[in-house]
Amino acid sequence: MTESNFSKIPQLDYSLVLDSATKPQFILELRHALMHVGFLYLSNTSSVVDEELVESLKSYIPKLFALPQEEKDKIRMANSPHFLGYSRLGAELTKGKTDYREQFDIATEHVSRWKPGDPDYLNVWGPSQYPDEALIPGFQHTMQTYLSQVTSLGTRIIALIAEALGLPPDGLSRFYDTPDRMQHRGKIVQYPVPNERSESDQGVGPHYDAGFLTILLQASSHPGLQVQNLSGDWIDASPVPGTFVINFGRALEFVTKGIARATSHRVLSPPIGSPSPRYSVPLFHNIALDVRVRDPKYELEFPPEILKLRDERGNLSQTDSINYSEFESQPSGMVQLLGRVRSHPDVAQRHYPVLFKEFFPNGLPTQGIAY
Ligand SMILES: O=C(O)CCC(=O)C(=O)O
Ligand SMILES: [Fe+2]
Repeated sequence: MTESNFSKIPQLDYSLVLDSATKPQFILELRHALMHVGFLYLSNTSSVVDEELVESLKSYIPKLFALPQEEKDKIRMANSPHFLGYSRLGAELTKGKTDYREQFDIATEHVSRWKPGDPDYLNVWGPSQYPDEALIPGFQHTMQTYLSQVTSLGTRIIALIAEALGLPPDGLSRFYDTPDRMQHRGKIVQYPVPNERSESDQGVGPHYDAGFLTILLQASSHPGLQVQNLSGDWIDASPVPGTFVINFGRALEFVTKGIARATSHRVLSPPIGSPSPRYSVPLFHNIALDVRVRDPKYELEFPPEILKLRDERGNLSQTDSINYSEFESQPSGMVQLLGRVRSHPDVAQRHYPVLFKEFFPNGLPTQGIAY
């Protein structure tokens, strides 16, 4: 129990996996992070994600948010049945409070394969919207390249997670389609500096991520990201230069029978008086849309020694977050779609009118519910 009550986020050196002599050490550290923390910093990833590309992306972000409001509104999410595009400041709530952030949802390249008659959830994947190239030359290419490299880092991490859980490296591959049929969803987020009149300092409220894996770039030097341990204390996950933050979501926790943990986290706005906003770029590494994690064909068999480690650790008490119980009955795509409908009612009203009515019988609310 004490091991699970972490006071610090572990840092793992990705270059250890490149040498068979040091890889076992990495796998052991990954197992510890999976079972006891749910979060880690990953350093030395330049064999997969180009460092200059990351710096270039970071330098675009302030320019992206500084675009004229009308240019940002031209690519607003309401245009997109795929829930990709721009969301204005304060459009969402978490646990009943406004999340003080502004964001662009941008995903890896994908052509929608939905056609009339198909389930709605196949339509959550499709093309992104980018601002006018002339206003921010090179941004689109940089972002696309970034998303594709980080996705490939994610795919490698999934194989390492399988090994850390005592499975063969392809032990989790049944949750994925071929790469051309997959889409992974990123966001570029700005957390503005509140002023004395702001009602809250909530960047985003406490929540779990839903899927398997999130790979987060903290794109400015602000602290603010915090992770909750079992005592309920919020542990800082401040930016460490040259690293990504990796965390595990509810779907991974579910399919690993609770061996891996999803951990509650939140973001505090920069303190009043900070000279600049906080920026971050999460990438949610998705599983295939039609996976139903309850279906026996997705049941994983873990070696007894891994299950024993889980049992010795004990059950983890619930922390201060909402749950994703829908995973137990719905295909993964539907879980995504329902989450998106709640977060972005204006998009749902326009593109998914039936679901919209079910969720919002009293009409369009002024804000969505992020988590
Ligand atoms: O911005 C961050 O650092 C984390 C954001 C986050 O947790 C999320 O969007 O799920
Ligand atoms: Fe999150």
